[in-house]
Amino acid sequence: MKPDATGDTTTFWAEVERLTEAGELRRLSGVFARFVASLGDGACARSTPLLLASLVLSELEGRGHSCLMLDDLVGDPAALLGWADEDWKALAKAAKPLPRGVKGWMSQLAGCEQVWRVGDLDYDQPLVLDDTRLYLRRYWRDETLVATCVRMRAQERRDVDIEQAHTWLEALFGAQRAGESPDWQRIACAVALRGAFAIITGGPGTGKTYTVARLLALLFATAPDAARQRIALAAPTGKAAARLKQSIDKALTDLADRVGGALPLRELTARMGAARTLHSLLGARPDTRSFAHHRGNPLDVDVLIVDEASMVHLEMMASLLDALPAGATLILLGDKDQLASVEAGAVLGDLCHDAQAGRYDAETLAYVQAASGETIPAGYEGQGGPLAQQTVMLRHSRRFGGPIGKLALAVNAGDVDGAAAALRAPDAAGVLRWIDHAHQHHVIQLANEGYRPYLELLRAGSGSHANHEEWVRAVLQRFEAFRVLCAVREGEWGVEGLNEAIELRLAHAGLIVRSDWYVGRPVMVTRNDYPTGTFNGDIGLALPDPARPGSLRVWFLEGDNVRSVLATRLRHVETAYAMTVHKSQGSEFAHTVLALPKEGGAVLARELVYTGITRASRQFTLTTPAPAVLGEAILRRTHRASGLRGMIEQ
Ligand SMILES: Nc1ncnc2c1ncn2[C@@H]1O[C@H](COP(=O)(O)OP(=O)(O)OP(=O)(O)O)[C@@H](O)[C@H]1O
Repeated sequence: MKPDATGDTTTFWAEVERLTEAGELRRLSGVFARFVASLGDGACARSTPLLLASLVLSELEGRGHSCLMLDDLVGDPAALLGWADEDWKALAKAAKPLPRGVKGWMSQLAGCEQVWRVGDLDYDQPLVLDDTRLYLRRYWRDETLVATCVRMRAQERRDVDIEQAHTWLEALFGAQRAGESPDWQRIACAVALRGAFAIITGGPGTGKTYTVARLLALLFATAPDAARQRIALAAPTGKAAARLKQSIDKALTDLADRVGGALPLRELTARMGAARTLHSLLGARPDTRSFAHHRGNPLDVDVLIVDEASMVHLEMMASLLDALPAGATLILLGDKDQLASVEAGAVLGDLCHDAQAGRYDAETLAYVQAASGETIPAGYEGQGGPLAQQTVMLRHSRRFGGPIGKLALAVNAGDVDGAAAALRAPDAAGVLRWIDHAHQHHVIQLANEGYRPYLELLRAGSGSHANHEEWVRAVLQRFEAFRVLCAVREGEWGVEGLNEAIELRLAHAGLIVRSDWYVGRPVMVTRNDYPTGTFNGDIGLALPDPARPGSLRVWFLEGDNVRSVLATRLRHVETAYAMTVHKSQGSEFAHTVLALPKEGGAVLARELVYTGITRASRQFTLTTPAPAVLGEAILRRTHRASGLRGMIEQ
């Protein structure tokens, strides 16, 4: 069907302008739709269905979706955009005539020269129609690449000497079975051993790092060319990478004591090298989206472990898989229930669709039984695809059994009453606190108490420690013990409002002296900057430069190491007493305060609350302007449209 050539688009653009002014649309979405129109001839340029679909697609991209599902557009478009019904009706009226039903939309869009329908002649159109999903070409390409690589790698099988695997698993985990039955950690190791790809998912403290350290030892013990295996560790942020390396080193050292001389594990630890950010591993090129490593110049690795995989966005996952050499093994670790990446895609969530249910087939059941001695219970049997067979969920938390764990579980299960009861449980006093009718001053007071220890150590000066670096490390560690997390950026409950108010209060208490750069200012890097080696999300403290009295350096804590950059060299930073939950992923604070706003729209969702809670290791405080805010957030799920799962199962 050819687009309607008679359409007058004036009313449509006027309505787009009104919605943009009202804050319902980002300006970029209108600009993008105009750009798409400009690429067509007369009829295609005036096809209001195409304009409307481009507008909505761009808007959704800004909210993390990788495509527009035409079913959603036809079903409940106002809900899709989080708009009032009247706003959608006004826009749809201005865009008339619109096609009816999904089939009508498909044929209308396929008739536009700006759209490539998969299977038709491809001449690099900017939009792609794949079945009932409309994509920006870049996202379609990334999703296709991720789906193809994951499917292929998940199907690949290595030869496993079952007896040898069984013996080593007993040696690494101990003949005694822990309380958990079955032992999903052993199962994860067995499953990863037989393939080129595996996902180990689980909540905080379920032993993902503990397990992967044993997996590395198992690979080391069973690979014929173990001494030549190149192992790389990576994570989306510098901090998460340092934490991964630290935990794996510790686990391997403990393990070395257990297995004694049977395996040269210290040699393995020494050979692994530092964990790196994904950007640095792939060889990011400043000011471009491309990397030094890609299929033409693959990474030099045999085994790659990527932690905090929930933070990896679609484009990064595509780049990573593209750069992975054939024959290498990729292990993804992460918590599937955490917030998805800031950028488009919810890759780990999509890949872990079957993790909870298992859906292991007969071949997997038999293999796991033989290699690990573990029997997968009947409830986890099924006919899952290749990816389900290579995915294992760890279900027993060793660190989060107490009140924080109970609260996280209730939130994750969507149990509003359970979450409220957990927060108010008498035995949770001192660990959990809920200020349910909070005002901003409550959060400011908590920050004043929470940040005081590091500011006091700062005031005591470096003379209180053996040397300047020791002191810097101690100050950073105290700063890392407390954090205020927000759901939104703007307003009194947002990062901006709270940072300003906390800074004022600390200055008033005489703990800091405010200026552009001041001693003790916590900052977050907001853009990757290669010359200084600082990455989006890195958090540091401005402290005196021992070599240059009067000047400040920003110090970053990475594991037990500290590194610093001259403060004036950091151009893209913001104050970080309060930060978004998104940016807090991969970090843990002894006391975490989660400040929820009255109205946060779609952002205020279950995944956000769960991620905020699980950042707390010892104490968690929730503040809500009204009690109902918590329940509303727990009941709202984050949904990101993507075709990844469908493509993998094809
Ligand atoms: N099978 C086990 N036996 C004994 N201790 C264990 C076992 N599994 C995990 N642990 C311990 O539980 C703690 C949490 O494990 P680990 O750090 O591996 O969890 P994680 O899932 O990686 O956590 P996070 O998501 O916070 O990174 C560690 O102290 C670890 O040594």
